[in-house]
Amino acid sequence: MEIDEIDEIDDGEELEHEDTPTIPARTAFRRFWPLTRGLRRWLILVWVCTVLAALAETEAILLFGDLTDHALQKGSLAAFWSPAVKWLGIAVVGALIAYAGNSLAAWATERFVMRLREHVFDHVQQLPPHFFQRHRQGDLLSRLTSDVEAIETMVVSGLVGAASAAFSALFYAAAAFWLRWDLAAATFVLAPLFWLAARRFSGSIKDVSREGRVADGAITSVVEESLGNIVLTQAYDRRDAERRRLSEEANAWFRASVRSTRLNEAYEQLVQVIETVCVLAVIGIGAWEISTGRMTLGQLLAFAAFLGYLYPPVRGLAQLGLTVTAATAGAERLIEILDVRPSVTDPRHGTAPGRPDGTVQVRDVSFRYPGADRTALEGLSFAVSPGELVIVTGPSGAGKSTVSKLLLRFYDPDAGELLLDGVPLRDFPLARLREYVTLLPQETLVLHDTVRANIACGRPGASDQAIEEAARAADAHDFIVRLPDGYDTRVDPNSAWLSGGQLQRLAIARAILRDTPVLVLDEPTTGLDAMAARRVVKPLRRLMTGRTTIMITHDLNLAPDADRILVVDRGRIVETGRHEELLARGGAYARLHRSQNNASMDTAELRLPLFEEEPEPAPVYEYTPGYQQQYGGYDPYAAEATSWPQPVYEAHMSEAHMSVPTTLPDGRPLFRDEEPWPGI
Ligand SMILES: Nc1ncnc2c1ncn2[C@@H]1O[C@H](COP(=O)(O)OP(=O)(O)OP(=O)(O)O)[C@@H](O)[C@H]1O
Repeated sequence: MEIDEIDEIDDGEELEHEDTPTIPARTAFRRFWPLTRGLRRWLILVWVCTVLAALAETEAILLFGDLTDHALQKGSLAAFWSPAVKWLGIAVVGALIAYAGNSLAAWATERFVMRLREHVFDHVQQLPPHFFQRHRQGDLLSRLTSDVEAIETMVVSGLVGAASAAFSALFYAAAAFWLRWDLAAATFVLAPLFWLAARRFSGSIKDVSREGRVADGAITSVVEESLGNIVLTQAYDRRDAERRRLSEEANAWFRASVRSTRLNEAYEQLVQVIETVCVLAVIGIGAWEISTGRMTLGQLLAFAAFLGYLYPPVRGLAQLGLTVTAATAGAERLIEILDVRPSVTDPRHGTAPGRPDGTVQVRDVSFRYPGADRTALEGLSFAVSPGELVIVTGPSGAGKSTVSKLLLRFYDPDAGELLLDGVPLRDFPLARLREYVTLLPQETLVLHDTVRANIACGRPGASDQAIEEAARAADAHDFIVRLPDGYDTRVDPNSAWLSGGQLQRLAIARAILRDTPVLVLDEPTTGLDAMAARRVVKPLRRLMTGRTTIMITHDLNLAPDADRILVVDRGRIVETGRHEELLARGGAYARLHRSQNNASMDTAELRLPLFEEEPEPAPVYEYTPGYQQQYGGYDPYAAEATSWPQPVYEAHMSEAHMSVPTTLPDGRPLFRDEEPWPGI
């Protein structure tokens, strides 16, 4: 079976840990066995080392019997040297072989863990957005970490351990029979007791292990969610509630852990008792045999030693059964994830046309999210020509963001088709499609890396100069150079270094660098205050110039610039036209527009001409009644803007000469990112 085949799936879409399906250990083992490809010859070598080490041990035991009979019982030093030297030689060789075998086993098992983790991680990365919305991240984390390790116990260590233990058990048993078959037969009558004990415990150990793994995932989830919401926790004094949430999950884990230890301990002690019975039986029978002269003391000691060596592998086999059973609980959780299908796949024979011009067509598209009750989009059709700006707006839940998910092919529509330059999106290899369409998502996504790397992730391998140019075009260069290490400052998603507006400009720089013919902007100004929103407008315009842009937004400030506005409601287009036409029509759009209570003010501000305005000195802050007069039109970036070919917004020239203060009356800068970095 090929590695990829372990992804063959039923339609198991949902992943609810409460009802994780139960899978027999054999099925779980078969599922992951293909991942040992390339490692199997090393596993065989590990097994050979174990066998050789067992042979060395056996020889040592026989030498011990020899020493007892000839050197110790007779008190002869001469009889000591030869077996002693042999024993030492065998011990050294055995130790080297055991060392090599164990090191190789560690290497092979860790390779397996790495391979399995990469495999699962790779699979998870292809899963559709709703998978991540519906499942707790902490639980996924725990599946990717501890459950992955559990499978290693089952597949690699379990297999090698079982093979080695089985060989050792057989070998020592054979040696015991060879030494004294009658004594061996008498003691082996008791061997099924080990098996019965293991069988008695295995079911409970699997149950408790499953509970422990679920609780482990839940604890990681609570910690992760709580730390992610730390501001809410602190501001609303939710510490007690969060502690209670953690303690509920921790209690479940505590109970499972204690029960698991108790079960394992009870099993261990039971096995000890069985072993003692076996040893006493050997000593009893041995004493009788010696008294009748049919056995020497050396033979009895050697026999007892064989039994001493025989029990660990027999016990190990039984214990291994329990470990594998417990690990199966982890395998079940991982298989559950692997059984979730990616919602889209690469076409078998994908077309790979050159860079498209950017004509986007959406033809009669309907779509329902997997598991959702109602359709998110219903018979949606529109087209965007190269370089056009189309705004998709509408009430919350109307289906706007769903359009962006279909354009990026996170999902394929249930009916209808989306086309880029006349080619259905399904025919593009995914990676190629996403080279042509850039998404600027609602939330600003920041990598835990330097500012430079964050911009460069738009185009890996971009030169420093290209990165800086993109940052300048996004009006981000100035605040970046004021960061402690400039472009090398490390940022992360919760970075205190950057404001929302700055993060958004970083995202715009990334998109500029990516330079794709089609842009999908999902609420680019959401979450930004009026000032910050205003400052991303120009970078956005630079980004949009010459590209097909589909902007999904509630914010109608840019609506007058749009070539077309689509008003979507309940998954359908209810109105379409230009801003003025739609306003004049007095329908859904006009109502939406009116509902934005500050729309007229911001519209005026946002539609500043970009490079017709004169660069003005920063005006002195002075109170003038009316917001419009205060924040009219001064553009501190005008000088830079001139280097960017931008459309001229003639109709709004009159607003260009209104001024926006950038300093407070005492001379301090008004905007946070105009503040020099402390210490510079
Ligand atoms: N993962 C999902 N599973 C099921 N239904 C979903 C999922 N995501 C969205 N929906 C539903 O699909 C419909 C459209 O959602 P969408 O996110 O496209 O709306 P929207 O117009 O972008 O809303 P908003 O403006 O609030 O972002 C909504 O009814 C929503 O509840």
